[in-house]
Amino acid sequence: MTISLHPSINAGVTPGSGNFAGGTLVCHCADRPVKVSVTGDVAHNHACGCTKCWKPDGATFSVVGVVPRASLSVSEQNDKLAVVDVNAAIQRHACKECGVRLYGRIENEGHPFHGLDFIHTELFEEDGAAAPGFAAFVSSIIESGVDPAEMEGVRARLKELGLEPYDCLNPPLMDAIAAHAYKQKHVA
Ligand SMILES: N[C@@H](CCC(=O)N[C@@H](CSCO)C(=O)NCC(=O)O)C(=O)O
Ligand SMILES: [Zn+2]
Ligand SMILES: [Zn+2]
Repeated sequence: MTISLHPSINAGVTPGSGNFAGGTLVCHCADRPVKVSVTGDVAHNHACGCTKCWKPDGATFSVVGVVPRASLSVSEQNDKLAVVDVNAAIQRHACKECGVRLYGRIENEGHPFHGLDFIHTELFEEDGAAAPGFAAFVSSIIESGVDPAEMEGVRARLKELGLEPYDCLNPPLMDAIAAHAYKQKHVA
């Protein structure tokens, strides 16, 4: 299997420290990089194969997790950020110069994940953030041009890495979405 999944997992998944207290996400600009401060560990970190999540050059998957939106603030160069797609559920704030997406925010209060911001842990200056624990939207990598014939190898490698592959989110997150939908329909 020659496909690069993501540079941070290609050679194996590095476990988190278990007590990561947060840190600074930094874009790829050599000059005046955008910096985003996060005051706690990431949750539900995962490899995501969807076409919407930001991936470093050559990677097939992004690595993305969530933090409470109250724990995230832009500390430097906020003026360099712009929303990639204002119509997307997750509004991804990207550096206009290097293209790195620093965080994705959900503004729709009715969305099941409202209140959480999506971040890419590889952008932390510090080591120790919780490691990815599963792979989501795996079939979606075909939408980015991966040959369907490669999928067996991709799924096998993800399993070998301990990242159970799903073609949507993992069961706990799918259950949370369904419970949210039930409440919206049945709870006054
Ligand atoms: N096949 C599509 C799937 C895109 C998709 O639904 N992505 C999810 C997960 S992103 C983080 O795990 C999602 O919630 N998207 C909402 C959004 O991006 O605004 C594709 O690949 O494009
Ligand atoms: Zn940048
Ligand atoms: Zn995604």
